[in-house]
Amino acid sequence: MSSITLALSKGRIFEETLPLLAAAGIVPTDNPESSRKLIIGTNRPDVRLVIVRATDTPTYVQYGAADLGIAGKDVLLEHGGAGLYQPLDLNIARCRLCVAAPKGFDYAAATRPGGRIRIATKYIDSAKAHFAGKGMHVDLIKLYGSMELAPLVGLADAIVDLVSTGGTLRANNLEEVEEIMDISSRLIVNQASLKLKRDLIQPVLEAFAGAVKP
Ligand SMILES: Nc1ncnc2c1ncn2[C@@H]1O[C@H](COP(=O)(O)OP(=O)(O)OP(=O)(O)O)[C@@H](O)[C@H]1O
Ligand SMILES: O=P(O)(O)OC[C@H]1O[C@H](OP(=O)(O)OP(=O)(O)O)[C@H](O)[C@@H]1O
Repeated sequence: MSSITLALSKGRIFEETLPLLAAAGIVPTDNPESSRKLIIGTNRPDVRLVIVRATDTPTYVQYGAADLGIAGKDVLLEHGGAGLYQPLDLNIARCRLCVAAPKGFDYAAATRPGGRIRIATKYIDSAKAHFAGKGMHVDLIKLYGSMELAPLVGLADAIVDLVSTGGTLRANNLEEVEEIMDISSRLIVNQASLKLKRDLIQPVLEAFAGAVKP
């Protein structure tokens, strides 16, 4: 019997994915938040879930280790999207990619032609593209989390990071100085799987599409 594997990350994406899965008649048999299992069955014998790091989701789907996955646009931009079909914006895990700096930092002066700015971020490619679009060269420092700390301890002048409520920026005396783009999570599908397992994948696509909230 043919089957499909769906790659999901814990946390925000998993929570917001449960109603979409339910719409496709898929109910996980374990909760990844409380279980240490990385392969989780569902009520359907032909559907299983694999629990991966958010940044690894496109890689599992690209190589066909998972047929489908759900990944943030932020993660997809850094991955590049090779081998992935991206049929649907699921409109979940919504936030925005921004430049943020300590309150009072003169961002306009730092980003004038000839200016120089040091940016800490997990999103090197997106940050590079953003500043290149403004005709600027910036010094980029790669971090893997807690970007907000970098300007507070002199590692960088500013950060490029995700902002949702703005609570993390406020708690650290930072402010948004420029929005780069809106972010939400997308359904991603392995291109070969879509051809070979269309009978199983197409109904999931349609159910997700019908359950997306505007
Ligand atoms: N504050 C936020 N509000 C809404 N969505 C967010 C927020 N932060 C991140 N996201 C979205 O949720 C996705 C997963 O975020 P999550 O915090 O679960 O993983 P992560 O810890 O950033 O990733 P990793 O574990 O791979 O480093 C991100 O790729 C992004 O698209
Ligand atoms: O505007 P807010 O609602 O405060 O959300 C923004 C925070 O959420 C994300 O971090 P996450 O919680 O994923 O932790 P991380 O720094 O480990 O990625 C992001 O990197 C910000 O730090």
